[in-house]
Amino acid sequence: MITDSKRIIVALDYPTVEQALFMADQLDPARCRLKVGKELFTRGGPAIVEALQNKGFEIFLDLKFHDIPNTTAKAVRAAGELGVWMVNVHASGGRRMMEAAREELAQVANNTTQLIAVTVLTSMEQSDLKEVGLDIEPLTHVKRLAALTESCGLDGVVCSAQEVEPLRSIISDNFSLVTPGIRPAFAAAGDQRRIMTPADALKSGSTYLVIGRPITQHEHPITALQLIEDEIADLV
Ligand SMILES: O=C(O)c1cc(=O)[nH]c(=O)n1[C@@H]1O[C@H](COP(=O)(O)O)[C@@H](O)[C@H]1O
Repeated sequence: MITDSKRIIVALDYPTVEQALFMADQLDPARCRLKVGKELFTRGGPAIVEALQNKGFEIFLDLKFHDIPNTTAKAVRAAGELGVWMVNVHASGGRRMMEAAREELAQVANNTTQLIAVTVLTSMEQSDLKEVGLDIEPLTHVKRLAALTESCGLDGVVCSAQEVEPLRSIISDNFSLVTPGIRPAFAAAGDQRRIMTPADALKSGSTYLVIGRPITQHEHPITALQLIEDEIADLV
């Protein structure tokens, strides 16, 4: 079982580097990690990752690579060389892609970067899957992709907190279950579909909670973070 007191990963989904750095300056690297995703990385590139690392933060580089094995593996290696704490690919890229990524990351000297795979995006529900040709419940597909990811030797998956309990029975205790789609009672669901509150997610066994807009779009982001920390205080 992974025991880590820093369970919150704040998604710094901002349109400018300045806004992201302003938010980071209000946060404490001892209390949370930061996620740099497609929007911020496309604006700020590796420099924004390094700037946040220089402030003491561990970074989850969420670029959800999904490409042919060689391209994905080389991109994952670049993330490893940036020294990020975690990087992700899409599990639907398949076994050869995930194994190539894991093997390439292992070539990075003194690598500590964790490699995880996205199962089914938390914004998707059964009707969305049906439209893309998967006439099954999200949970069925999440289970299949999580088992595949573990058998490829990766460190964990991204899934909804709703799937954590059923997943734990088929994957090992030290496999990380990273859960976005976290919505405290005070926050709107927005485009997320498979959601859960912070406390329920941790009670279910989520390893890490990825939380963006409930904090970053709140009128008082630090108050929102504090409310979430209070909600999960007895659970970490
Ligand atoms: O890989 C991710 O981080 C991710 C996977 C997923 O299935 N769902 C999901 O929401 N995310 C990311 O998690 C963050 C959630 O943000 P909020 O919905 O604002 O809390 C966003 O940055 C998403 O890109």
